[in-house]
Amino acid sequence: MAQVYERVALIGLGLIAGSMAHAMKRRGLAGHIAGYARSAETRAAAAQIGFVDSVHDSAAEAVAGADLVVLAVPVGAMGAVAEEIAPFLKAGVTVTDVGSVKQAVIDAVGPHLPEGVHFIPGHPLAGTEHSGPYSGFATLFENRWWLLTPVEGSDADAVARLSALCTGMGANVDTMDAPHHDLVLAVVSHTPHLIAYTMVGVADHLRRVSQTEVIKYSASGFRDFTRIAASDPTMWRDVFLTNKEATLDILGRFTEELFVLQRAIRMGDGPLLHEYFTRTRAIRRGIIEAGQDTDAPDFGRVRKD
Ligand SMILES: NC(=O)c1ccc[n+]([C@@H]2O[C@H](COP(=O)([O-])OP(=O)(O)OC[C@H]3O[C@@H](n4cnc5c(N)ncnc54)[C@H](O)[C@@H]3O)[C@@H](O)[C@H]2O)c1
Ligand SMILES: O=C(O)C(=O)C[C@]1(C(=O)O)C=C[C@@H](O)C=C1
Repeated sequence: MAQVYERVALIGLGLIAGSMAHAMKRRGLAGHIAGYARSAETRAAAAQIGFVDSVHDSAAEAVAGADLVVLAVPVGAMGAVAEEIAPFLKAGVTVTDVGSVKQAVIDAVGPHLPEGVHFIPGHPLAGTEHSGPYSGFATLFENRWWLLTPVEGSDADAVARLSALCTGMGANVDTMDAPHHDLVLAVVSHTPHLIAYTMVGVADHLRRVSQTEVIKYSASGFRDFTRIAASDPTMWRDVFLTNKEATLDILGRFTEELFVLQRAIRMGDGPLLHEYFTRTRAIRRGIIEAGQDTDAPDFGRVRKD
C-alpha cells in the first residue's frame, strides 16, 4: 500500500497508538513513526516491541518534523499535551486525536494549536478491555468505523489524507459533527459501559453473601459484562467526566425504561415483556445482518422466526 505520511508522531503508546503503529507498519502507510509516552517504562516497552522507529524523551522532540501527530492519551490529558507540543509543530502538519469524546477534546486542544496546523479530531470505534504498549495489534481497525469530526474551516485535502490513512488501516471512515458524535457514542458505548460497571459492582456486593457463586456460575452474558468492566479506569473516568450531558441524558432514558420493565415484572405483564424483547431482538438481528458484528457466532445464519 502507498505511503500516506512521511513522518508520524504518536503521543501516548498504549492500545490505540500501538495498534495504529502495527497497522501502519504492516501496510507501509508511514515512512517513520516517532513515539512518546509519559512513563519511561512504556517508552522502553515500545522500543523493545519495535512498533515505533524512534522513541523520544519528550513529546516536543517526538513531534518535531512530523507530518501527522496523533494524540492517543486519555481524554482528560489531551489539552495539556497539545499545549506542550504546540510550539514545536511544523507548519502544515495535521494533528488528530483518537479520544472517545469529541467536543471536550476540541475545546481542550483547539485553542493551543497555532495557525497553519490542520486539526482534525477523530475516533476509531474499535478497542478492547486491555491497555498499555503490549495490548496493540495490527488488525484492530479492520472493518471498524473511524469517525472524523472536522472543525469549521478544516482543509479538505488534509481531511482526505487522514481518511486515506484510516482506510489504509482497514477502517471505514465517516464524518459528523462533534455534538452528534458524543450523543451517538453515549448510546452505543458510554452508557453501556456504565451499565456493565454497575452490574459487576452489584455482583461484587452479592459475592460477599454467596461467596464464590457469582464467579463459579457466571454465565456468558455476565462474563461479557465483566470483560467490559475490566476496561481502563483512567480512560473511562475521563469519558464520563467529559461526555457528561449526553451520558446523563441517555442514562435518564435508560432508567425510565428500566422502571417500565420492573413494573411489568412486578405486575406479571407477560405481553409487555414479550413485545419488548421481540423489539430488542430485531435490533440485534439488524446489526448482524448489516455485517456490523462479525464476531457473532450466528453471523449470516439468523433464523427468521
Ligand atoms: N481502549 C479503547 O477501547 C479505545 C477505543 C477508541 C478510542 N480510545 C481512546 O484512545 C485514547 C487512548 O486510549 P488507549 O486505550 O490507547 O489507552 P492506553 O491506556 O492503552 O494508552 C494511553 C497512553 O497514554 C499515556 N498517558 C496517559 N496519561 C498521560 C498524560 N497525562 N500525558 C501523556 N501521556 C499520557 C500512557 O502512558 C499510555 O501510553 C483515549 O483517549 C481513549 O478514549 C480508546
Ligand atoms: O470492545 C471493546 O472493548 C470496547 O469497548 C471498544 C469501544 C466500544 O465501546 O465499542 C470502547 C470505547 C471506544 O471509544 C471505542 C470502542
